Amino acid sequence: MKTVLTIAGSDSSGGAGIQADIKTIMANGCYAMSAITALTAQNTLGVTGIQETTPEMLALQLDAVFTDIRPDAIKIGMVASEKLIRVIADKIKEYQAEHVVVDTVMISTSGHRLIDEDAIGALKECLLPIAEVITPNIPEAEVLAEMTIRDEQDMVRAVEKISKVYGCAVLCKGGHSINDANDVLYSDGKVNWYYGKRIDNPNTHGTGCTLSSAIASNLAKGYKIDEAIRNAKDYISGALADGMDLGHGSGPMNHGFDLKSRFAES
Ligand SMILES: Nc1ncnc2c1ncn2[C@@H]1O[C@H](COP(=O)(O)OP(=O)(O)O)[C@@H](O)[C@H]1O
Ligand SMILES: Cc1ncc(COP(=O)(O)OP(=O)(O)O)c(N)n1
Repeated sequence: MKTVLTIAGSDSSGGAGIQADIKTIMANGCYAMSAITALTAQNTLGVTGIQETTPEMLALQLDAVFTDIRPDAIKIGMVASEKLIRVIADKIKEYQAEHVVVDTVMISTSGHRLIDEDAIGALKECLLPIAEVITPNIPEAEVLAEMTIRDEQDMVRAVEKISKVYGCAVLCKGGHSINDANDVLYSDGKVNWYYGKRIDNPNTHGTGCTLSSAIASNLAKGYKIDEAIRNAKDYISGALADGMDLGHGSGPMNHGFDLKSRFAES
C-alpha cells in the first residue's frame, strides 16, 4: 500500500481541505494520513471561522507520521501563517520527504482569505523551492508570477516564469477565469496542456484540493508527473460528472463516484 500525507486545513462541510484530500487519496488507492494546520467552520456558502493549529502541535503531528508510517508523497494545502509554513519546510527537509505537491491555496472560491497576506513571502521562500509540483489557479498564478493573466498565452508565460524562479514544476489550472477545464504544466523546460471536457456542474467546492491530492496519490504510486496529472484529471472529471448536489451553495463533488455500485441502497 502506498501512503500519502495531507498537510492542510479541515473543512467542516467535507468538500475541501483535509476531508476532500482523504477521500481522494483513498479513492485513488492509497493510504491517507493527515497533519491539520487549521480548523475552519465552513460550508458550501462560505467560511465563518478559522482557528490555526499551534506550530508545536503541527510539528508533533509531522513527527508522529514520519517516524512511523513514512509517506510516499505529500500534498500541502491551506497553511495560513508564516510560522506554520516554516515548520512544514523544516520537517520536510529533516525527513527528506519525496514527491511534495503544493496547492498554493490563497482565497476560497467563496471569497474568504485562507493565507495571511504576509505569509505569501514565506510560501515563496520556503515551500515552493522544495516542491516537485505546485498547482496554482489563475488568481494564485498571477500573485506568484507578478503578472496579469488574460488568456492561454499568458498562462504559459506565467508557469514558465514561476518555474524558473522557484525551480519546481508548475501546473496552472484554467478553472475559474479563462477556460473551465484546461490546465497547463511547465516542467523541465517543456509545456504540456491537459484538456478536460468542461462539465456543466455548479458544485465545484474543493476542486483544487481534490486535483492536488489525486496528483500526489499518483506520484506515490510511481507515475511520472505527466501521467499523474492525466490520471488526476480523469478522476476529478468523474467526480464532477457524477452530478451530486448537496448544500445551498457551491456544493462538493462525489469523491466516491466509482464506488457507488458497492453501496447501492435498497
Ligand atoms: N466545470 C468543470 N469541468 C471539468 N473540470 C473542471 C471544472 N471546473 C474545474 N475543473 C478542473 O478542476 C481542477 C481544479 O481547478 P480549479 O477549480 O481552477 O481549482 P481551484 O479550486 O484551486 O480554484 C482543474 O483540473 C480544472 O480544470
Ligand atoms: C480548509 C480548506 N482548504 C482549502 C480550501 C480551498 O479549496 P479549493 O479546492 O482550492 O477551492 P474552493 O473549494 O474554494 O473552490 C478550502 N475552501 N478550505
